[in-house]
Formats: sequence, C-alpha cells, structure tokens
Amino acid sequence: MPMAVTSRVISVSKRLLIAETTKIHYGEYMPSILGEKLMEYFGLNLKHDGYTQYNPHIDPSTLQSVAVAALRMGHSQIFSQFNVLNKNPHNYHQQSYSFLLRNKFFEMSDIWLGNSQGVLRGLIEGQSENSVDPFIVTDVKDFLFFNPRTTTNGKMVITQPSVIDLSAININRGREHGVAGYIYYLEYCTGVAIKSWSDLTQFISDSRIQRLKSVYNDVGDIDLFVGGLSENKAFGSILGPTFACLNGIQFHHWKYGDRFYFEHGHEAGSFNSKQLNNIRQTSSLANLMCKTNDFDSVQVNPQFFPSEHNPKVPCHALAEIDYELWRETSHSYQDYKKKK
Ligand code: HEM
Repeated sequence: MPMAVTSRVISVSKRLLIAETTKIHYGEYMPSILGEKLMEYFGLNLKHDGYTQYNPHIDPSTLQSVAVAALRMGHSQIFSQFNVLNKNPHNYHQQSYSFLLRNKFFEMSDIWLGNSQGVLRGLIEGQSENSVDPFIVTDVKDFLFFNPRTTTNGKMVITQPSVIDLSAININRGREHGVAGYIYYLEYCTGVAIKSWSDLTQFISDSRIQRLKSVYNDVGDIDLFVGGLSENKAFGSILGPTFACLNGIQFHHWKYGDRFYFEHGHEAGSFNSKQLNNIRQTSSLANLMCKTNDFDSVQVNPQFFPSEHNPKVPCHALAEIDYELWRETSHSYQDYKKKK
C-alpha cells in the first residue's frame, strides 16, 4: 500500500476510534455520573439523528478546578479488592481468585499470564459499587505505588518501600495550582454564599461538617477536592452540586468547543449522516468489550450489574461497525488529494 494511502487509513481509523470512545463517554459514562436531569441541563445527551454544531466561542481547555479536583472524584471510587473471574473455573490453571490493588503496582504477572480478561469479567459480573464520598481506599492512601522490589546494579533487591498518598497529592495539587477554596466554587455553582460553618448544612451532612471543622480552622480554607467529595448528592447525580456543576460545564466545553467532536456536522472531517448513524447504533461499551475479549455475552450496560433491566446479550447479537460506509474509491482518494 502506498505511504499516502496508509496514512489516510490510519487517520480515518483514528477518527472512528475516537468517535466510538466519545460515544461511550457521552452516551454511557456521563449519564451514570450526572444523571438524566443534568445531562439535559448541560446539553450533553447524544442526538438520535442529525448533527450538533461546533461553537467557536467555547474554549475547550481543561479547567484547572476540574483537573485537580472535580474529575478526580473517581479516586474515591477506586476498589481495594479485585476479583478475577476466569472463563473456566473448573480448570486448575484458570481458577478464579482475587487480589488487592496495593500488591499490584508495577506487578504485571496477571497481565502477562493473560488474566486481564478475568479482571474485567470480575469487574462487570460481581464488583460492588463504590460511591463518591470522602472515603478513599487505603491502597491508594498508604500504598500508592508501593514497590518493594527495586533494582541496584541490575539486581533485584528489597528496599524500604516508598509510598505516596493520592488524596494528599490531590489536595496539594489544588493548592500548588492556586485553585480557590471549595466555597468559592460552591457559590459559583449554586449562588449560595457561605459565610459560616452553619451555612454549609444545606450541602454537607452535620457529621461531615464536624470532621471538616476538626481539620480546618475556617470554612473558607476547605480544599475543593475535600469539599466536593463531602457534599450530599444532588439532582439525581452521584455527585454533589459543585462537582456535578464543574464536570457538567467541562464536558459541555469539551463537546461544543471541539471542532472534531464526532456529532458535529459541516466541519472538516465530519462524518456523513450514514456513518454517524452507524456509529450511534453500534458503538457501546458492551460492544467494545465483546470485540476486545473472548466474552460470550455481556450485559447491555456493563457499568451496572446484570439484571432484569440490564440483561446479558450474546456478543454475536451486537452489530459491528459497517466499515463499508468508510470505503473510499480510488476516485474519492484522488479528490481527497486534490483538496489537500
Ligand atoms: C487505580 C486507580 C487510579 C489511580 C492509582 C490513580 C492515580 C492518579 C495519579 C497518581 C494521578 C496524578 C496526581 C498528581 O500528580 O497530581 C492522577 C491524576 C488524575 N486522576 Fe487518577 N487514578 C486512578 C483512577 C482515576 C479515576 C477512576 C478517575 C476519574 C474517573 C481519575 C481521575 C484523575 C484525574 C482527572 C487526574 C488529573 C489528570 C491531569 O490533570 O492530568 N483517576 N490519578
């Protein structure tokens, strides 16, 4: 294949893969974080047909408050224990087992043994939900990047392991980046000015306020990461109002401020309507998991347990992208070259 054709294939494939993952982010992940009302409020829902429009006045940069705090809400969802469910539990070499995250930093043997699918199956079949709250598993507080094995002159030696605390890093990163305190963002998002600890009671439970009081002298000192995680959930979201608002704004910016967002029409590289509808109909986390693993079936929404409302579907029943829709004739390739 000539070089120019190869690079065209690569760029088209890349655009398609980005569209598939973006469809999963906006179509499945964000609704599970923000809930229906806020998806609607921030204009994040996917369209069933037709195009969305790029807005050149929206800056798609990542907000500092989101990078150092609001989107790090996922750190409170990290599990300590992972179950590995291999396909054939009767086969001695493929027994199911579990491991602790703290023992797996830099320890790749499960992946090398080909058990990554077992980890994934363990996550979608039986892992209980871990809510967003001010509690973070000890594996990333007292054991993050725990590595008892280091090398000296090429030899493996056991040294005093150094560990890092992820929550402390998050708090420190916010301060280091000059991000304002939690109550500044709370007011920005809700319009409620917080002048005293008692003003906080409409957003944070009394018991959590007491804990905050024990470490902060002033309500204005609460770090964004800590305050955001402490809030009561709001508007059907798994987040409180401040983190839901900051993430909602961010995903709105990433969608409408990005000329290459996959649903936008009339931009360089926009999909034609058949291609776009095909992506909408076929791309899903379930489909991606089926395509990349040897699963026989997967629940419709793998983020949630299989249930009556989230039934398992056989992988072969999930339609594949119709790559024919992307076929370019040598004629269309010549047109493309001329345009360049
Ligand atoms: C085992 C799971 C995870 C570990 C060990 C982990 C660890 C880390 C570390 C070490 C950093 C860099 C911190 C710094 O130096 O400031 C980081 C950044 C970050 N993490 Fe995680 N993380 C995990 C899961 C998640 C999840 C589930 C989310 C969100 C859903 C998330 C969101 C972020 C964000 C937004 C940043 C900042 C990225 C940036 O600004 O470049 N992380 N994480």
